[in-house]
Amino acid sequence: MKSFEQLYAELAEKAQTRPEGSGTVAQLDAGVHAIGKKIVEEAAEVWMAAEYQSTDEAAEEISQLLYHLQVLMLAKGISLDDVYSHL
Ligand SMILES: N=c1c2ncn([C@@H]3O[C@H](COP(=O)(O)OP(=O)(O)OP(=O)(O)O)[C@@H](O)[C@H]3O)c2ncn1[C@@H]1O[C@H](COP(=O)(O)O)[C@@H](O)[C@H]1O
Repeated sequence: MKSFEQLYAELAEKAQTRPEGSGTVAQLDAGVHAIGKKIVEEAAEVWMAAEYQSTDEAAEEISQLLYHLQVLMLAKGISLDDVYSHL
């Protein structure tokens, strides 16, 4: 299990070191447009899971949405504090 902050740190390191086979690196290389489409897709999956699936399935979809939001943050150079300052 990892926290939001731990995932961000892990993804930031992947973006820096670009390890072979990293899905995150592939997403970053695909660019903001592709990442944005993935976010919309995952958001729809969250909505559907919340309405029609179990709590655990909805939680899993939410985790995937959070992951893709973090990938977009990295693609745009947005830090956790940049986001937290608006909460
Ligand atoms: N938490 C995640 C995570 N959540 C979602 N995803 C990606 O988002 C996709 C969402 O899957 P879907 O169910 O929508 O399935 P899909 O539409 O068939 O997926 P794709 O065809 O688009 O890959 C998954 O296939 C993963 O590619 C994630 N990919 C990676 N992580 C974590 O990120 C870290 C770095 O991962 P790598 O960069 O791959 O090493 C690791 O700790 C991973 O656990």
